[in-house]
Amino acid sequence: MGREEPGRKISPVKSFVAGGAAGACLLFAGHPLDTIKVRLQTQPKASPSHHVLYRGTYDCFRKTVSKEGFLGLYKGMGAPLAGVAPMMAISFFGFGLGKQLLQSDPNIPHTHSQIFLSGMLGGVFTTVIVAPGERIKCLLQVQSTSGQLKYAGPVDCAIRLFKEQGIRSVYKGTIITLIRDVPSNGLYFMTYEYVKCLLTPEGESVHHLSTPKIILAGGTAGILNWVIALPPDVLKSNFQTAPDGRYRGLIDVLRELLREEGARGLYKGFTAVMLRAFPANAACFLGFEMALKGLNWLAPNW
Ligand SMILES: CC(=O)O[C@H](CC(=O)[O-])C[N+](C)(C)C
Repeated sequence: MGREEPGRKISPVKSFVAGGAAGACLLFAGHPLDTIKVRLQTQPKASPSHHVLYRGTYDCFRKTVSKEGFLGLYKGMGAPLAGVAPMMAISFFGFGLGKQLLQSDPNIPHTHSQIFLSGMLGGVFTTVIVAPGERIKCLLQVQSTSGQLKYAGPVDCAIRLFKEQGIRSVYKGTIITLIRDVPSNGLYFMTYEYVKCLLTPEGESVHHLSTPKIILAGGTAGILNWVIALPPDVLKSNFQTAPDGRYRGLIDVLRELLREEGARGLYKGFTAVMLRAFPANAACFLGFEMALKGLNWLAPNW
């Protein structure tokens, strides 16, 4: 791939630490719109007897802030805070590891498919913590919409799920999380590296890219990631927040969604997702590159 510096390797440990910083940046920049997305995706459908609670992204934002204050948008952030930083750390680690495993000669730049496969490996690794993290996050995000405050917080939610139905309940939605995250992770990293190369002038190194160019590459990666991740994400949010026994499986969630809302239902929350995707992922990759610079300065020979 393009202008990768031959022979230059990033240590997986540095990728892991910088990935953690990236995750924290992603979360702070992106959580408010994530709350809106989940509320829009999971609100009860309109029926002849009642209207929908939120008419769209802005309506959901306005109602959430007026009812719960600005902090309402940061609801359910405890679980992702403990989850997103490690998740991104593992994701960047898996990506870095994949790149190392697939490259036999460090002087030959990676191909697009090697970058894509390495990104997918990151997606497989992260599911171990993303699946339960998403289950808890989604349950907490929707509980004030439903009016019942069943869980006091992420730890309480995890304990209750485990006590009531065991580890299977904590990991409910693992398959759909894999379906969402493995291909999208591949596309995510491939887009980031591709746009970075595209923006690197001939004869210069991709590692010395300016901040606006990193922002553009990271934001674009975030948008494309969500274009393919959103349909499985809608299914995941509905499946993970549904009362037990409501669906027989994922096909059942899909069938019901298509019957009630048509194919449009698969892109529910699109505006909130896309509004969040660019800044959150621009912040994520910028956080990664800055942390990596700091680590390289602190430990140049690692
Ligand atoms: C689907 C998802 O969680 O995407 C992550 C970025 C974001 O906007 O939250 C990135 N990743 C592909 C690493 C999971």
